[in-house]
Amino acid sequence: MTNSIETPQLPEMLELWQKTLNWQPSSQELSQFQLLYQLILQGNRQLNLTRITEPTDFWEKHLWDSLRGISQFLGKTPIPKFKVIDIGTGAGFPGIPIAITQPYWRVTLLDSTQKKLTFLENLILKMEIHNAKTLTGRAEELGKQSQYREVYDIAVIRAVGSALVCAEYALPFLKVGGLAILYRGNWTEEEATDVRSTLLSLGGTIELIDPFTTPISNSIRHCLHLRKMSPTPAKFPRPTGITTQKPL
Ligand SMILES: C[S@@+](CC[C@H](N)C(=O)[O-])C[C@H]1O[C@@H](n2cnc3c(N)ncnc32)[C@H](O)[C@@H]1O
Repeated sequence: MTNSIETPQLPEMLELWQKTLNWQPSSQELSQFQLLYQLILQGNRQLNLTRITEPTDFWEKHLWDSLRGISQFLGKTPIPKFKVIDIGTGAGFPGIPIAITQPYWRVTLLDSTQKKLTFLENLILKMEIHNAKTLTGRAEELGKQSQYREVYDIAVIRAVGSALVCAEYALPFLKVGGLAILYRGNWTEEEATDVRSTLLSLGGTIELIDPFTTPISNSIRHCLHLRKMSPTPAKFPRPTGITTQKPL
């Protein structure tokens, strides 16, 4: 296995970014992506961080997918200075690619597993990423604490649970007017109906269901944009375990 992420070849890769996201990373961002890849491979030798390690897979399923979720903000001016939380960040996705490409955003990487966050703390130091920090704990508990509740502009959440569970985790962290971006795979109108009716009780609404396929393996994806319209009632998120065992 090569340790270079430069597959597809660099010019092709730049063309793919341009064609699919109407954006291209700078040479500095490309070097950061390369370093991120190497550090994840190294980390994977000790920790079970990710199964996605082949260069093309890494590019598509970690880098491209992470950034596809926030593509509306890539390269845009004026640059908003958002406070962002990545809930259940794992090995840092989508939060780390977001922090690299949005240096004016302040990104909090939340996970309940300390060893993953210790890895990410070292990675942030080695990569000199100054706009990201870690937060250890469960979303159900931290989302109730006043220093984290209703303070974020954007919450991103990928591969953490069902859409309803993700909504219950994400909405309490957001300011009124904030945006939750749920990274999903397949998506059906039945799920949308369930989420729509339940979201009202969390103070949110579905603003956009954004379907797309990934550019290399043509996998089906959906990003759900939930807008927070009113404060989330204090009883949410419900205690650890209840959220997943009894989805709203
Ligand atoms: C399957 S991994 C996904 C990691 C990353 N978001 C990605 O897409 O590659 C799920 C992560 O969410 C974390 N997690 C699950 N439930 C959580 C909760 N209630 N609060 C905080 N972290 C949670 C797990 O520790 C794990 O690292």
